[in-house]
Amino acid sequence: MSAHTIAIIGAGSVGSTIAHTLLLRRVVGDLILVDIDDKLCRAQVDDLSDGTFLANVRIRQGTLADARRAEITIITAGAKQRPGDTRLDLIDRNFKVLKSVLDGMKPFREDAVLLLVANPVDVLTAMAQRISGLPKNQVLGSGTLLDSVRLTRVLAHKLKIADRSVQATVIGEHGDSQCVAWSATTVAGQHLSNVLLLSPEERFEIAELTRNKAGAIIAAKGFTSFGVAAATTTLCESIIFDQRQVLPERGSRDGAVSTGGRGEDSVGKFGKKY
Ligand SMILES: NC(=O)C1=CN([C@@H]2O[C@H](COP(=O)(O)OP(=O)(O)OC[C@H]3O[C@@H](n4cnc5c(N)ncnc54)[C@H](O)[C@@H]3O)[C@@H](O)[C@H]2O)C=CC1
Ligand SMILES: CC(=O)C(=O)O
Repeated sequence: MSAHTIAIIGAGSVGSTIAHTLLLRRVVGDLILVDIDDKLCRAQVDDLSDGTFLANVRIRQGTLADARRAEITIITAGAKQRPGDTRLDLIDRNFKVLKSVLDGMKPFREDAVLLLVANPVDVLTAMAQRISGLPKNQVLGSGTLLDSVRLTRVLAHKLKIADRSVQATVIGEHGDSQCVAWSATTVAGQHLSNVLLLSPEERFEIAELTRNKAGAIIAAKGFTSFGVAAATTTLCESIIFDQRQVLPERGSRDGAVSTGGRGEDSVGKFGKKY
């Protein structure tokens, strides 16, 4: 059983799916869920606890003060987009939620890691870095990791190969201004252009599919949760198991983070350590 403690603030669709994914992947031993909706939170804990026999995880409802004890606090609390909304439309509402969550958690443990997921995630990550007073490299956002996964899937599908044989990154905002790093896209070590010739129109179409995937899912089912849960779990695994992966992220100036090497400046100019 993992001895690690993770708190999730916001036990709605995204928070509960992250909890379930963390549980299944055995990343965490002690999981704390916090939500202003007391009844919902209790029900999510009860429902999730029916699955804990798979992984021997302790899961409980907590307060912001309990979350303070966690090594990683994942923040999903806040409004979600309605069909047609952009992520940036959420800024006013979700900034207020973020501020109240961070104020309620203070003082932070010195080595606390905050992992932002609520949207607009990049803006909220930058705000959390300022408001929390924690070192910047301890306040991360899921950034464009999910977009990069979506892009990778589109390319792998076109090439009829496994996702993990494609290395593709979306940079910039987890939002409408995102951008595909075509020049850095490789397939098993080969530059993409050596294995798949794409016209500018085809590139545009792939970038649009990637950019618009969330909106299409939200229009049909009201929210997205599985992809972001997998991305967030990947970040937590990397941090907890010191995997030293370099992943797309938007909390850092460089747009990339190494999730390992705590206490050792091992990352260099492309990432940051914590
Ligand atoms: N970064 C990413 O890739 C993704 C981000 N998101 C974002 O995640 C956020 C959550 O989405 P959902 O879970 O679908 O929404 P949801 O409405 O299902 O859940 C949000 C939860 O936050 C709670 N909450 C609100 N204010 C709170 C506070 N002050 N303290 C504690 N809890 C509070 C609500 O009671 C609710 O249960 C949204 O902003 C959404 O846009 C969603 C998918 C992907
Ligand atoms: C909702 C959202 O941000 C996403 O699925 O990308």
